[in-house]
Amino acid sequence: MILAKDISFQYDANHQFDIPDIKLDEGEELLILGKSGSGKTTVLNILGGLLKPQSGTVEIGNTSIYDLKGAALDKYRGANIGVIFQKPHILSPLTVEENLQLAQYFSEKREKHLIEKMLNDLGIAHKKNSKISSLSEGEAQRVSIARALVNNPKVILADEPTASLDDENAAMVIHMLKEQASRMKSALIVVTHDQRVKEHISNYILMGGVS
Ligand SMILES: Nc1ncnc2c1ncn2[C@@H]1O[C@H](COP(=O)(O)OP(=O)(O)OP(=O)(O)O)[C@@H](O)[C@H]1O
Repeated sequence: MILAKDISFQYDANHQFDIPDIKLDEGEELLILGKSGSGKTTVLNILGGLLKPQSGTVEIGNTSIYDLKGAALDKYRGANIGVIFQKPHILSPLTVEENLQLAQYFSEKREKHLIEKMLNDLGIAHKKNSKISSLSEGEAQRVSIARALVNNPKVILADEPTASLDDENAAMVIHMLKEQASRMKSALIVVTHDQRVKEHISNYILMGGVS
């Protein structure tokens, strides 16, 4: 489902990363733990098709994603990779439903029933017509999760999804991600410094940091 092999990446001579090989089949989960600055977001961007490594391959499904270029990569990413960014990537002047429609538009999937299902599953169906700017932070985070998952991606990548949450809400968000990943048989990768997540995802690797 996702295979990252022999990846090496550097921003410059002072920021080089050792990135472990990763192999996850459908429905499997992985936690990537590391302290601030260890390169977690960098790895997530590499796995998500947003940052091309200097060497190595990332395969999702049977596609070597960095063999795709420009619009083809964008489309593949939109349809197959769901990224939950550390800072929500949702458009505040639009409604909840419009944000999800936009995610479908970019992937050319356009399956309206998936929007309804996702809003129901994440408990935000009653906010469908609300503008993002009127939501609480917790609600906005759910929309951000819904937006990442609305196309039933093969791989879900979440960057620090629990960072600013108390124990109860952190557990709820991880539970939500695990439940949706399991329902869609997606591979789930969470990158975080938050040791609490180990209680919920036992398969973990440690990021070593910049070498
Ligand atoms: N575009 C860039 N150019 C040069 N260095 C960068 C760039 N982006 C990130 N870095 C550096 O690479 C290192 C890792 O950054 P990254 O954001 O991947 O870490 P992180 O583990 O996600 O950190 P945090 O938990 O604080 O978000 C940091 O030292 C950062 O300053």
